[in-house]
Amino acid sequence: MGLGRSEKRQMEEERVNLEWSLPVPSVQELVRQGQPDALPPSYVRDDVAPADHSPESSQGLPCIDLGKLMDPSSQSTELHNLHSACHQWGLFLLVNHEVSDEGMRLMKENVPGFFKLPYHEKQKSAQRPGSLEGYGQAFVTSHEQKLDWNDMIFLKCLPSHARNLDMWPQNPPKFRIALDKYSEDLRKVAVAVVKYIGMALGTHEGELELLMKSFWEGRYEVRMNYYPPCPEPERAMGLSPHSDNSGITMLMECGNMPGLQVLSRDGRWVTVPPVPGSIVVNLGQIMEIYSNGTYRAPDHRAVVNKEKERVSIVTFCYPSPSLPVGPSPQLLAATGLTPLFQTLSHSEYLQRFYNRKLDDVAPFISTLKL
Ligand SMILES: O=C(O)CCC(=O)C(=O)O
Ligand SMILES: [Fe+2]
Repeated sequence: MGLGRSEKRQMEEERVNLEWSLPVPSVQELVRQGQPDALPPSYVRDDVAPADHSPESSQGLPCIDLGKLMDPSSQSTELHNLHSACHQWGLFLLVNHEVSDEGMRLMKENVPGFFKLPYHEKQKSAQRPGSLEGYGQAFVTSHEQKLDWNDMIFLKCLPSHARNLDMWPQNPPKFRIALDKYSEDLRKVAVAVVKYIGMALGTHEGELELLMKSFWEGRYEVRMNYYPPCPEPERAMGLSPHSDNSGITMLMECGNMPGLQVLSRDGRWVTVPPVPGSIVVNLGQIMEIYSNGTYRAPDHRAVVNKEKERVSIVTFCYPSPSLPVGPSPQLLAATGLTPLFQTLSHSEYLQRFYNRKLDDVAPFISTLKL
């Protein structure tokens, strides 16, 4: 016997922790079963400002060269650029980043390859009740909720003992090898990026080493997004506006279809263009807090288009759970600034994030302000 509407609602309200998601139809399947001419009502986003498909030019978006940060002769200039990128945008294109060509190539073949498989094959990795890991959707907590034009598979990659290999696809046959190699590569680059972000902020010696060590020992979780072509892209949203709860996030595009947009300080949505070989880095809330608000965890979103699917590979990089989430003690001591945010244990920070109210108008990070 099915549940009545009010019972369902009550059940949904009782399940406050957001580390789970209601199953929703695969958007890719909706499209495959016959491209609808109009958007199904649950995807019509009159709840958010319409997607602007002629957004501001991406001219001002910063590009950071990891090679220049590593080279003593160019380091101080590039650190200055990094500081202003993190302050102004909280997002930059990273070039010369040393994620191996092999790791990137394997992912660019195998992730789109996974989404091309028949639905029943992908369902072998379907999310299970009570978990966000696997093939499905995140943050759907009500049957009345508006939906994103997106399918995804989300997998924990590092530390390797955190992997739930039964959720890792065995098809395409090299999918697992690709994800293993890519996540190991990405961790090295993430630690380097975090080191230079720390230096740009003025962190040094013991604290800088602690920061690097905690990102080396931290969690790496990969969300692979598939955005099918959409019949009415200007009325839909690929991924609703949000900021990430990570330390930093690193995004790789699998093709040349733009979709990612970032909110500028003066409130404009700016398209982040796919640049072959580059990785998009955005700061997450842990780094905004660490920088005591000097750097931003920017709001961003994904828009969709009518012509072609888009695949993005997004790695959320978290410091070790042993590092408290709070403003940098060295930064506060050096600047004499008062802390803007509480310092919480990593587990309390996550608990508060997953128990936040999705319809709260205040951004989550503002609830951590002192
Ligand atoms: O696919 C994109 O461009 C955005 C993805 C993203 O922001 C996320 O997965 O958190
Ligand atoms: Fe994101």
